[in-house]
Amino acid sequence: MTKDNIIQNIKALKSHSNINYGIKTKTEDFTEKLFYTLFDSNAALDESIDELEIRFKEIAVLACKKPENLCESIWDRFVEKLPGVLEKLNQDAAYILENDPASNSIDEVYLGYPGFYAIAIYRLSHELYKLDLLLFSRLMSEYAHRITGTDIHAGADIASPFFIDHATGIVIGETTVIKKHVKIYQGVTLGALSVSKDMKNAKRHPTVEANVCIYANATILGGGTIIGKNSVIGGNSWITKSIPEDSIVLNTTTTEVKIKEKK
Ligand SMILES: CC(=O)OC[C@H](N)C(=O)O
Repeated sequence: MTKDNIIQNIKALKSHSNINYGIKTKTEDFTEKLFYTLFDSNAALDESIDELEIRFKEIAVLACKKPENLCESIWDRFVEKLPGVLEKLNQDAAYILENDPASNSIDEVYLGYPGFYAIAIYRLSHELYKLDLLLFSRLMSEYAHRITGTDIHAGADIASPFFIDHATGIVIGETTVIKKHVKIYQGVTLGALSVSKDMKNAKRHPTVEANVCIYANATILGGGTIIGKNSVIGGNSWITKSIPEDSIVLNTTTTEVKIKEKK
């Protein structure tokens, strides 16, 4: 096949979509700039917000299916949410410091905790999701997923304060609801019990009531599954039904220990 033939074939196979790949890198730059603006004490807020506005509008035009002026105007609705989001994130950071014996200062949480980073980008992308900028919100949360290994769908509804420790291998689905003072550890999945496209608008993921702690690698599935308040879910639990409040759930699978025979 000649180079021209190959190009023609590739063109034909690309013709069904109209993707501008630049939106991905633009969203990543915007996300970093936003995190810096909100958390660096020396960030010049006036200039940073102007810069963010320019970048936001470039992305919004590429990501939004509405007329250009409507997409650009979403910035005003997004920026006015930032103080409220920051207030929640400050509560999250304080809660992480309060609950993790391994943490030594609030600076450590803001600068070095992947759980805090994942929650921060979730809270910001959730605002985009509510403004119907779905591709923009997905690219932002996917950036945080790539960096932290924690996949929080922007549609999830998560109250503050919220604590994720050792944020890696965590999945929180789109219709998950998490109330205040919930703590989760690495490997936790809050997922759907089964997956089919016709469940798009259904509640597919669990509800976690206030003051619940979910230890490592627990899997909790189903839109009707409610974890009652003040419960503790032990590591490696597998839960597909609701749990009453004040429960302690333990996976009692035993690990056998044998001594090796001497040769
Ligand atoms: C987290 C999870 O269960 O995802 C499955 C599927 N993507 C859904 O949203 O239902």
